[in-house]
Amino acid sequence: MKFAELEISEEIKKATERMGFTDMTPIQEQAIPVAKTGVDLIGQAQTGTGKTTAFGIPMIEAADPQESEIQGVVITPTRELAIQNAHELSSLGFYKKVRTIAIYGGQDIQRQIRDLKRRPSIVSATPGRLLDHIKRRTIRLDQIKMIVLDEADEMLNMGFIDDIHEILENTPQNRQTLLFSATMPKPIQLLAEKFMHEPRKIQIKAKTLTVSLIEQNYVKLREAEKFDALTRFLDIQSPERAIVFGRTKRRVDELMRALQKRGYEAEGIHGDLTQSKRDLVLRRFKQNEVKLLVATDVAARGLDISNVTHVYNFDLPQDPESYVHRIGRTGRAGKTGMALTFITPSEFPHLRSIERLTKQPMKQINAPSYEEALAGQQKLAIDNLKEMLESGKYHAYMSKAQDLLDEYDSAQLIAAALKIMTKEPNTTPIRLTREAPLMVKHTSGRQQRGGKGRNYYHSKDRDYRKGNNYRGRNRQKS
Ligand SMILES: Nc1ncnc2c1ncn2[C@@H]1O[C@H](COP(=O)(O)OP(=O)(O)OP(=O)(O)O)[C@@H](O)[C@H]1O
Ligand SMILES: [Mg+2]
Repeated sequence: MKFAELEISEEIKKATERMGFTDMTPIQEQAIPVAKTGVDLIGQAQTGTGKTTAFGIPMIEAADPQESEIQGVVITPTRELAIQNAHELSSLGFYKKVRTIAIYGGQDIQRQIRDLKRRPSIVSATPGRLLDHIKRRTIRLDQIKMIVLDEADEMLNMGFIDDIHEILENTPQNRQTLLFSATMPKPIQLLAEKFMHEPRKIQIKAKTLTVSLIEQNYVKLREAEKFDALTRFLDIQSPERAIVFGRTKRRVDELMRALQKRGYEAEGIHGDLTQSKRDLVLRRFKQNEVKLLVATDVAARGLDISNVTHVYNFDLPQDPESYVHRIGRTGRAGKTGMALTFITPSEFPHLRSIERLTKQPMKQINAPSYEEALAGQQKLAIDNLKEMLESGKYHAYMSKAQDLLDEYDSAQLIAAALKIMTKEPNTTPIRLTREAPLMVKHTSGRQQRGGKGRNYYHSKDRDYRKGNNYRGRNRQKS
C-alpha cells in the first residue's frame, strides 16, 4: 500500500513524498491506521523497517499547530536518537507546520528553554533532561495527547524505568501510549501493559528476528587474537563504512587508538565524551570522513546511518537483544549488510542464546591469515587500477609510462607499482587491556528467566544504562 492511499492529511502525504517514500513498510501499513483510532499500541518490527514514521505520522496527524501546548512526546534512550527522531518528525510535520524540537542532556539548558518558549508541538527527548525540564516547570506535559517510547524495551530496562514512571505521572490519564522496538522481551511487555490501556499488539511476523539481508558470521578466537583478526578482516572486507562495537568505554578508547596506530581511520563514541565531541564524531562518520566508528552500546539502538556495510562485534554484546540492535545498524531500508561477531571459547554458550532469540543460525568463519589479508589488499589495489583504466583518466601519465617501458620490463613495472599501491597488513604490535569475558549465566532452569535479570550480565562499565555512570551517585543525566 502507498502513502498516497492512506487516510491522512494531504500535508503529511506531501511530506512523505518529499522524504522519498512511496510504498509503506509493513509496520507502517499496519500500525498507522490503528494508532490513528486513538488506542494504545505495542509495535514490533525488525530493525531498519521504518518504525519512526510508523509512530511519527499518527503523532503529527494528532497535533494541532495552532495550539500552544506540547501535544506529543517521544522518549528515546540516547541523545543521538532524540536528535534523529526530531529530524524525522520535523520532516513529517513540514507542510502541516507541526514543530518538533529535541531535548537532551549535554546541551545548554538555557538554549532549550528559549526553544521551548517558541511553543513546539512535539518534543523528542531523553528521559533525564526531560525530567529536568518538568521539575523546572519549563516543560508541561499535562496537555499531551500521545507519548511514544521508542526502543521501548530499553526504556523500561532497569536504568530508565524510574524516570519513565516519573514522566508518565506528569501526563494525563487519557493520553495515548505507543511502544516501539525491534525486540520486546515478554517480561518487559507485561511491565508495560501496567501503564497502558488494553494495548493492541502489532508484530510484523518474520521467520527471524533479524533482517535476512544481514549476513551473520562469527569467529571463535582467544581474547589476545581479536585485534589482529579485526584488522585482517578490515583488510579483506574493506568495508565502505563500519561500526566496531566494544564492551566498555575504555575498550572503545583503546580500540580506536590501536586502529589509528595501524593506519586505519577510526573515531570512537561513548557516553563519557562531551556532547559536542559525540556530535562531531557522528557527523564525521555520516559524512564519510571516517570509515570506522568504534562504539559502545550507546550507538546500538535506532541510529539510522546510510551505507553502514559492516558491523563488527569485537566484544560480545551484553544480552541477545543488544545483538539484534547492534547488527541492525546495517541492512537497513532494504540494503544488504554483514555482521561479524568475535567469540572467545568461554563465551560460547552466549552464541546459542543469541541464535535462539534471532532464530537465525550464524555461520562460523576463520580469522584470515596475514597472507589472506595481504591478498585482500592486493585485490583492492588491482580493483582500483582497473577502475582507473575504465575511467580513462590517466592520459596525462602515458608519456611517463612509455619512458619507463623503454627502460624496464613491463611485468616488473606493474609489480612495483602494485606494491606501492597495496596497503600491506600492518603488524604494529598492539596490546589491549584485557576485558573479562561475558559471564555465563548461572541461573538455574530457564535461561532468560525474568528477561534481563541482573545475573544475566556481567558489567563493570556498562555505557549509559545500568552502568555506573547512569545509576551511580554522580548519575549522568542523559
Ligand atoms: N516507507 C518507506 N520507504 C522507504 N524508506 C523508508 C520508509 N520508511 C522509512 N524509510 C527509511 O528507512 C530507514 C529506517 O527507518 P527507521 O530508522 O525508522 O527504522 P526503525 O524500524 O526505527 O529501525 P530501528 O529498529 O533500528 O530503530 C530510514 O532511513 C527511513 O528514512
Ligand atoms: Mg527506530
